[in-house]
Amino acid sequence: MSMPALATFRHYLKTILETSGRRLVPALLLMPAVGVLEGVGVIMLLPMLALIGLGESKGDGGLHAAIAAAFDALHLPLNLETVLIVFAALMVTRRLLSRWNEVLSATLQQDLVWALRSRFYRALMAARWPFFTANRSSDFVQALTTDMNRIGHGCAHLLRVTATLMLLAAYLVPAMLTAPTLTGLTLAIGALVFAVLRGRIRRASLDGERITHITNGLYATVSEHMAGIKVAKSFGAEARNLQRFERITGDIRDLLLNFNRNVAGAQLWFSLGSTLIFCSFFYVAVRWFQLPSASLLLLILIFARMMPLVSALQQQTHHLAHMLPAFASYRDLLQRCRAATEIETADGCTHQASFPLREEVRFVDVGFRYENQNEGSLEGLSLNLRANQTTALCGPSGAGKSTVADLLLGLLSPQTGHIEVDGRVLEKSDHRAWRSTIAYVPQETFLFFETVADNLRWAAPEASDADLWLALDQAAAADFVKRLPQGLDTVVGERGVRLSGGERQRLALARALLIKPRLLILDEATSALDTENEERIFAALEALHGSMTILIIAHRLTTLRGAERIYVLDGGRLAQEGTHEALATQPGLYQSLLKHQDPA
Ligand SMILES: Nc1ncnc2c1ncn2[C@@H]1O[C@H](COP(=O)(O)OP(=O)(O)OP(=O)(O)O)[C@@H](O)[C@H]1O
Repeated sequence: MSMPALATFRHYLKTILETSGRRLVPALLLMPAVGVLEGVGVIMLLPMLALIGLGESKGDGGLHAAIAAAFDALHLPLNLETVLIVFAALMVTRRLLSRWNEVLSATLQQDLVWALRSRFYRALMAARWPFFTANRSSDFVQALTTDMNRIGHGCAHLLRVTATLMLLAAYLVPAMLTAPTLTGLTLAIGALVFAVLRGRIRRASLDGERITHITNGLYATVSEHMAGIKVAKSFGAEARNLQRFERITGDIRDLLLNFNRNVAGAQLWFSLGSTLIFCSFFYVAVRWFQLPSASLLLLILIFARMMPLVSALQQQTHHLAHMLPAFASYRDLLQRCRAATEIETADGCTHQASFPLREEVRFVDVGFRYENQNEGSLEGLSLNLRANQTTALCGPSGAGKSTVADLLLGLLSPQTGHIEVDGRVLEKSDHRAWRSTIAYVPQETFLFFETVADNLRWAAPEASDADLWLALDQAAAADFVKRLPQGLDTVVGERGVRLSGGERQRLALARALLIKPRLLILDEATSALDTENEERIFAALEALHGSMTILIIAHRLTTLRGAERIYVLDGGRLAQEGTHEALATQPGLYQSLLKHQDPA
């Protein structure tokens, strides 16, 4: 094993130790117990053979005498019936222990998978927003599904390797006692065969790495294709998508075939080697050592049992080597997730009381630049959101409006300047508590493949039906929900695909209003609505005026008329501020944006 693979293996063992708790001890104790029972069972064959007149007790390393003494000590007669009963009892106990061990192993495997999944999802939920924009979500899905299955199977293989080694040791004891030199010689040749096959095990590990990499691509491709299937159909790009998909799945097929070919090749070499070892062993035992027939029969039986075990050991080692890259990739992603942690725990946060937002939110000289940008998205921005008033933000595309929303949400932090809430500087440690007072409605709505009611209650699980209808009413959504075949119990489809764009937006707004936020941010949240419905929503928001602080980001400037204050951004800087009436009459960016929208 290479150094990095060895380090990964060490971490893997450590993780199993951490997640298995006290269950690992009985699992580890059961394995030698099974081995001992198996070994004693095999030794019992000696008196059986002797009792039917096959061979004599000489040349068996004193095993026969030891068995006779044991029977004597237990006051058992050494006859065929008793020997068979003892043999059967040993084998039944061995099977029962094996079964218990298998259940324990499966439990250890599932505990490991559960713990790793939960550990990873916890870290993911606690990660900062920029981490999600910098990574592919399909990589997370892969880590939680395919990789995790491989990691779980790896645990099963590891336990099987341990059990197989114990069984092999159990067989070796009687073999060593019967014919030490011969057994030692056979072992040495067996080790040589394993050494020859080492290269193949390394190749299995490399295949495992490539599989991890290519399956990443498969997940990313499928999720991109599914997200853009409508556009792909409109472009007639189905065939191109299919081509890309088949290229990746073809690579996966080739890699897996390669892996299986590798395992089968190793098996072939192994069986050739073992046949050769067996023939040489038999020849040497008969011609050189002249072993008595009972001992020879016993040894043949032992080796006949050991061969499939060694073969299984070789296969299990292959699978283990193939799994390790999945664990390495999982660990790497987990570490990156943890490095991006914004909070200690992703568990529920209900600190609304810490930020009642009584006076205002102030941006003071705020500057922000994304990692891969040359110029800042925002520079020296100062603005003021008065509590219980409506503030609007507008400006050309790329002016920095959504960046302001992300800063306000605490998803990003200012690199220069700061944000104050009621005079208190908003620190990174405050972000979660502060966010719990906010409802954010983006342009792209996000709905689950659930009913209307489930989608609404996702934000407020305790809400009654009356609360849901009130929020729907405020969001001008009650009429269309009433018309749905099952009303609140209608399933909206994946990402709300069974609703129109405007209906989705109104549902998203209703969900935001349901939590009665102190601050409501609407980022192009009504862009998919017709004028009539948009006006109905703004009329409904007007009704909330005085009880909620609202920030509206919109391109359609007519929707901003009701705002107490409008900030106009241009190139990340504040270009103008004022009311709609004042800005509309002043020469400047706002007036020109207005003219472009309403040339009449
Ligand atoms: N995650 C990101 N990484 C790098 N640059 C980004 C990122 N998000 C936005 N930007 C850049 O920051 C600038 C401001 O973007 P922002 O989305 O805030 O503009 P906007 O005014 O909301 O635009 P629009 O009206 O088109 O939505 C743009 O130049 C954009 O390319």
